[in-house]
Amino acid sequence: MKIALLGYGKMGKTIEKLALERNHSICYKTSSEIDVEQLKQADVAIDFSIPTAAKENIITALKAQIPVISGTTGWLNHYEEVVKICEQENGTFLYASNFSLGVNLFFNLNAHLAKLMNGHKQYQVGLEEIHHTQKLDAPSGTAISLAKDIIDYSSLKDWKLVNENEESEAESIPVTAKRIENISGTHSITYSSSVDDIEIKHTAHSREGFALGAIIAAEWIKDKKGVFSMKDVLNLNNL
Ligand SMILES: NC(=O)c1ccc[n+]([C@@H]2O[C@H](COP(=O)([O-])OP(=O)(O)OC[C@H]3O[C@@H](n4cnc5c(N)ncnc54)[C@H](O)[C@@H]3O)[C@@H](O)[C@H]2O)c1
Ligand SMILES: O=C(O)C1=N[C@H](C(=O)O)CCC1
Repeated sequence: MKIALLGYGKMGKTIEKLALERNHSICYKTSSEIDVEQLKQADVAIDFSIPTAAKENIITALKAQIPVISGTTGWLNHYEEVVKICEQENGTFLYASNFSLGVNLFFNLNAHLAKLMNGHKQYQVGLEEIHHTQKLDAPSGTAISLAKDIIDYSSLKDWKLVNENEESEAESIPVTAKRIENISGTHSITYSSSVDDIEIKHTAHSREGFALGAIIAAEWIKDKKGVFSMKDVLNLNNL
């Protein structure tokens, strides 16, 4: 498979390394404006760029009729617009806030736990994410996905980014974001009562899990049409 990398930073480079090991080739890579003629050589484009560039990169790939995967976070207020363009172009698009298998299993665990805890009002839920200091967005895309799943399975109405130990509003999930050197990505959800805590946690040890998931998604999506998620790729829809 010929892959175009839209964004050649930490993730682009990790994807390149693993893609070559899986006998794919990188036919184009850019960290700025896309050369459409070069992009058109690809079987699939993988966007890991920056929040302000992702939307345009994805739309450019869709208009060039190249299936596109995006892992960039912090641009999701434009998600519906991109879905519409994908449909108009009869294109192929997949977004995931987190491509790792472990986090996608963790998403299911989080949803099951939220369902279980619904109605046990003595427990206060809280979400914490920790990432490296170069991260541009907060909270992480993964934390937002986790919070949305809790909202779907509980009576809570929204989430709010708060400082550690800050009082949270009723009906809102407090989300704390910490930035520490060299942390690839840690997410934990805690339900606290006056007598105990229940906590689930995912810790990424490197970027390789994200990169491998993105390549598996690219292999899966290459000849499909439509808008997909990692639940489709990993067959996790009916769990
Ligand atoms: N979904 C996931 O599993 C997952 C995993 C890791 C990171 N991420 C997200 O992916 C994104 C990239 O992460 P990273 O760690 O590689 O960041 P990074 O800063 O190392 O790399 C981003 C690269 O994009 C380049 N860039 C700037 N403007 C661009 C443009 N117009 N087109 C293409 N590239 C452009 C930058 O120069 C940089 O090289 C972030 O939003 C991050 O949150 C998602
Ligand atoms: O390193 C990052 O940046 C990461 N971003 C994603 C997010 O925002 O959830 C996934 C984890 C790593």
